[in-house]
Amino acid sequence: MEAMAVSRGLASAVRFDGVASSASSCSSSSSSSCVPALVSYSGLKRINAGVSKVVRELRVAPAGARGGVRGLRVEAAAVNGAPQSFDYDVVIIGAGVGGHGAALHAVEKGLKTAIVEGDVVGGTCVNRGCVPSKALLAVSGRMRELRDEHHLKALGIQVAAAEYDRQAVADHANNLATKIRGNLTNSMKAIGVDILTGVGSVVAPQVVKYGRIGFADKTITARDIIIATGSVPFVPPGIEVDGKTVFTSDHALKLEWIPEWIAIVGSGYIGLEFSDVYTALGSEVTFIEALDGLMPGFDPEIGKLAQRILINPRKIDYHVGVLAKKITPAKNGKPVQIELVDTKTKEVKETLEVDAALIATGRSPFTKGLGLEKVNVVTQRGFVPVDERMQVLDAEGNKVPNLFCIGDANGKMMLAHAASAQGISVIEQIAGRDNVLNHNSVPAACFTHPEISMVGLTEPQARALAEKEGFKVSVAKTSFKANTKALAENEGDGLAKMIYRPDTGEILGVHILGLHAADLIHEASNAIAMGNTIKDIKFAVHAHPTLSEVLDELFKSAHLEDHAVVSEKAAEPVAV
Ligand SMILES: Cc1cc2nc3c(=O)[nH]c(=O)nc-3n(C[C@H](O)[C@H](O)[C@H](O)COP(=O)(O)OP(=O)(O)OC[C@H]3O[C@@H](n4cnc5c(N)ncnc54)[C@H](O)[C@@H]3O)c2cc1C
Ligand SMILES: NC(=O)c1ccc[n+]([C@@H]2O[C@H](COP(=O)([O-])OP(=O)(O)OC[C@H]3O[C@@H](n4cnc5c(N)ncnc54)[C@H](O)[C@@H]3O)[C@@H](O)[C@H]2O)c1
Repeated sequence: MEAMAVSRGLASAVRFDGVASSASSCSSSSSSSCVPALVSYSGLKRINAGVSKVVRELRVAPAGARGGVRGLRVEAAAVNGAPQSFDYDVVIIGAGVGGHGAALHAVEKGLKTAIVEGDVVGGTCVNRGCVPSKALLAVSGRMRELRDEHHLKALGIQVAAAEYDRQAVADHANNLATKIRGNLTNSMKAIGVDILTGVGSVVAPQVVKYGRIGFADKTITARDIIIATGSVPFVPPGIEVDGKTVFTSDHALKLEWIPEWIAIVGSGYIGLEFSDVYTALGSEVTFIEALDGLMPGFDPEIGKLAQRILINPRKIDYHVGVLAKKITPAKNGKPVQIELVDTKTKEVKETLEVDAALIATGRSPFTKGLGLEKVNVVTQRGFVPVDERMQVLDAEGNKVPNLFCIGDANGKMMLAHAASAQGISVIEQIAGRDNVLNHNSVPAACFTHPEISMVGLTEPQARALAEKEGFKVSVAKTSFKANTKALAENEGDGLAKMIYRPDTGEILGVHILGLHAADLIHEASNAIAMGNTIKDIKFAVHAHPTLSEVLDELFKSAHLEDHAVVSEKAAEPVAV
């Protein structure tokens, strides 16, 4: 442990006595399931048993040194004016999903933990992101199905015309956010995380100030500080947001009205998911995309298929290769005006007039006012620079001792579960176990109907890497049309695609478009995370008839060279 402390350049020497035993006492079955990083929305009850056990332990734990709980002793040395003893082992600035995941895991590891939140617990994901958007998408899915006469007829079903109540749909999204926010808050309170209200900033190494903006008057010290302050919508210059007719996802999620015609600027995740919602609720959509094709972030083959399934049959048109240069909200009886310019030449192409415009052009890190200059850290376009262990780097590229940054604020991967996984990885390190998150194994999903999911590299990325490193790349594909369950559901549209190395059997990337793609991707992402090769998993048995057989077929259809390896773990004999 001490070697670890030295190698990380800690200002304090920390000894862990019995932390491992306190962690393993957390739950009878598995310590990781004792306090999950991101409380599953429906599964809070399941973890309560584990949580209350930890609470009991915390209540009887001797206070020990300030900041010490459950066998943790802090022997701090004053270095560079850093405090000699600490109020907390870990202070997290920002109670979004990243901060929440880190806080739960910190307590599981026996660390005295506080989380500072300047707004409401849950951050973007719970209040203005994943959670309310998935509530709207749930309505979108049902409306689509109930209004798809052709589909229902094929199943032998007849229904009267389906209608929706806009306010009730909006309430569903808002109520869900409130419920999940409560769950997250309770899950932290229950295990003894101190939730401190106010805007936090780093005022010196291992010192955080917090309070009302401009009046931050409370100071706390922590052996380790984690910045988890997230992001806000990025609005390009020239676009005037009034929150009524020109708005970002923050406003759109409130569903205050359904425009007849809405322009969606940007065809990334947010643009695509909202196009699914708006077209299901009756709007016509016009995409404006700066790059040469729609959905430029996806594997091109999946993007093409997505265009065939999610764009062309719907009331959606698009302008690609154009920037929304200037957008003026509707006023004085005039509609929203959008000036389009050619992305390359910057020549004005045309002006669109629409009822509303949703700006979905990416997100900016929320890192202003964090006081990072006090520890010699210079942000890059607002993002906090970190190494592969999420340790913050200073202006000279050196690690800043005891300072980490996770989630959207570091810009490595702007996804809720990535933020949470980074938080867990940091806590593992703080608790004395080295840990590097393999971002290539982190899945992503777009919750359209049908869904799109992916993990690892796209085909062009894999081919570029193969050329650089000199290995061969193969591609396997399976169709949902060959899957009994998908056909039974009359949902045969879809494709799964795997990019792999035929010489080693290594999975480089998997992309799925089809029914429940967001759930199906985990077999592939877990295989990558575990370092399993295709040989390890191609004989795994899948229940019939299930959608998971789409991936079963995919793994089986890979053509491997004779010497393709089985990973060491999988080669061990298994007792049956
Ligand atoms: C419309 C939309 C839909 C999305 N859907 C998905 C999805 O389906 N799946 C997915 O994986 N991701 C999704 N995302 C992305 C996801 O929401 C983010 O990646 C995730 O919220 C990042 O978590 P975070 O903890 O880094 O930051 P955030 O969730 O942004 O939380 C940061 C918190 O820090 C607080 N804070 C900031 N500065 C300070 C300060 N100085 N002091 C104290 N507190 C501070 C903020 O108030 C906030 O509560 C979506 C995003 C949007 C906008
Ligand atoms: N299901 C999910 O996991 C989910 C859902 C929503 C959001 N998110 C996260 O939120 C983040 C933000 O999403 P997003 O969709 O806003 O960003 P994005 O980066 O996914 O897409 C932004 C798109 O806007 C285009 N663009 C930028 N400026 C433009 C301009 N002036 N005119 C026209 N087009 C322009 C870009 O070329 C790009 O295609 C993403 O990083 C994503 O990870 C995830």
